[in-house]
Amino acid sequence: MERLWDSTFGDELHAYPESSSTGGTTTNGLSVLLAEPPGTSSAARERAAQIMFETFKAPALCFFNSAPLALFASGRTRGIVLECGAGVSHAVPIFEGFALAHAVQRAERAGADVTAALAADLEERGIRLDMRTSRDVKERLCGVRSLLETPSTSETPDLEYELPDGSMIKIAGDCQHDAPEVLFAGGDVERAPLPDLVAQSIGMCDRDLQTDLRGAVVLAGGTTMLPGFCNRMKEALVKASPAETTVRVIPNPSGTAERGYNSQRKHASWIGDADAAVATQSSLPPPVETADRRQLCEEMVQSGYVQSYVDFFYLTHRPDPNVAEKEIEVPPDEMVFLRDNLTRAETARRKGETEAVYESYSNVAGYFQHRGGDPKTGVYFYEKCLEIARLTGDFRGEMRANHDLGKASSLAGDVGAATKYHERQLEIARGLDESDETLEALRDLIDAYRAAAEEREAANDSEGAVRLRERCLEVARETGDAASEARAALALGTALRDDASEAIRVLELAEAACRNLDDARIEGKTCDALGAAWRSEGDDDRALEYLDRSLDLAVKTQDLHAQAAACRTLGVLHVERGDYDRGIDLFKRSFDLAENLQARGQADAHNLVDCARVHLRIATAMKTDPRLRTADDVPALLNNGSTSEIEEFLASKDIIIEAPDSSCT
Ligand SMILES: Nc1ncnc2c1ncn2[C@@H]1O[C@H](COP(=O)(O)OP(=O)(O)OP(=O)(O)O)[C@@H](O)[C@H]1O
Repeated sequence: MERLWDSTFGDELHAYPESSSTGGTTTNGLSVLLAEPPGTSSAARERAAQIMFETFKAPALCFFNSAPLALFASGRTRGIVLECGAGVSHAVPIFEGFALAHAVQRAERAGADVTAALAADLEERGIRLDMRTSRDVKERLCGVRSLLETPSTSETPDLEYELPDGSMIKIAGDCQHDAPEVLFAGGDVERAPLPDLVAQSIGMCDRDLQTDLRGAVVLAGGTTMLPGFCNRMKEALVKASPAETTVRVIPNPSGTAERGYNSQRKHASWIGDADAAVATQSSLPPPVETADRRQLCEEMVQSGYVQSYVDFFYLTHRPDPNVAEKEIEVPPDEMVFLRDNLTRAETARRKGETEAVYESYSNVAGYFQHRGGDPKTGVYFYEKCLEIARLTGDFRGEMRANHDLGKASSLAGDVGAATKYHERQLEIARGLDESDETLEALRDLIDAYRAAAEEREAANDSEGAVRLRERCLEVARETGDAASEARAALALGTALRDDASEAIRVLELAEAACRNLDDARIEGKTCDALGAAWRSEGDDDRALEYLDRSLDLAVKTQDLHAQAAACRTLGVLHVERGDYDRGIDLFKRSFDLAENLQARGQADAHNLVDCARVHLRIATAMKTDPRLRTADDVPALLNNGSTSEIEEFLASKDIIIEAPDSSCT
């Protein structure tokens, strides 16, 4: 191969890199675009790259899969290419420029087999030819039978062929058509008949895509130049396809529609290659400060970026989601940003560079998600990334797209969709057996379940919330992270308001997880929740134990809010147990803390102050007025009564008692 390239650069292109005799410097060679057959090994690619860079001093090198290039040459980006050259044949399904690697089929059956079959046939008839001459006979005289013909019905005349020495030989009619049959006859798995190769490959693709693939079966490679080849492929594929499906073979065996391609298919991938190289080299005009929509749209259409133009036009001509009856205003630099990314994605798609397409679309998605304040459009572009990854069987890409879609959906307020995307992300990460990615997916899923549970809680669907909190705990456990587990168990325990014993079981798990942590804040909240749960179970001693611990931990973390809340809960408990002095002390403390928070400008401090004030009043009233101690509604008021309800209650009992601390009046 190196010799061939040497001759190409030196003899044909006269572009051999030259070493200067004086300075030891070398002039650069040409940038190279290499078309490679499907399934080329990375070792072969590395070797080619080494030769190109080291021997031919290529400043840039790009590898292209030859099948998509052949498809481009026929003017399409979606279809299935049957490449049949000298030694091997491939069926390669392609979606929007991407070869669908999982469905590529290969057979060790191609032009050289036809040549060998012809040589053997002629030898049996007493004509012995070398392979080179046999190949020439094949290319000039052979053809493929229609399925409607048989050797006995075909009436092909014998033809004459002039050998290099000038003598003439006669090639019988049946001999001209028998040899190409090796391409269509049954064989083992490695040597499947060519129509079967195409049918199998189509069958391995997504059902939604199969109709499109049958509608564009593009033939490429020298062997497909055999007369009758296209017709036979079409007949065999129609036979193998479900009834009523349209099969279109390109070039069209009977029509004139694909005439340009018909004469080019021997060099189809070279032609596609040349188109792609020109597209890659031609760049759009540089960004313009004063770019306007119309100018950018025109430039895109003129440069052949039709899909980019369609997307760009939509994105820059939409109604503003925030202002009624007004079109969205996109600043010039952002229009240039959109144009650049859309056109880059389109170029990369033509070249089959999944990563680059993904990157450009996710740039656009990220722009809408974060800067544009329009996460729904972000979701639209991430979905494009997901589609590409799925169709190319790129699991890593699919995992990343699900991650991005989960984040964008949650920003767009669709927590249900976010949960589904992150669940799929986790499924793929597990399938790939990637520990870092699995951990990331687990964490994403924890966030998603938490957000979904909060949404359910806001809608008063406590059962739904509990189910989501349970899943959150399961996933948190899998992370092996004690903090995540403690937080998830705490949230579930708190959500299990209607089932105190189950809440205690779960909260004790949180407590156990807290022991491995040095996080007094979570531990304090867990103790607070356990105190409340034990109270519901009627075990006030244990409740007191946990609530005291919760207050100590709130003091330790200097969390004034938590201290005020703990003092109030403890105060209520002590008052209920008849210890009014202790209760009053705790309500006073709660009141002072709330005032302190109010002085610091904390948002809800005003309510805390009011709440502490009425609790203090009712406790003081109960201490001095025995009538209140037996009133049925007092416990409920103490525990859940709003400030105004308690005020109303005190007024109804004609109790106007000054709070012991003047600051509380
Ligand atoms: N007009 C023709 N009619 C029939 N066969 C032809 C014709 N032109 C070329 N071929 C055959 O096509 C084959 C070469 O095709 P092509 O150049 O596409 O293959 P290649 O890329 O060299 O091979 P491979 O893909 O197996 O590496 C040879 O077997 C040749 O005999």
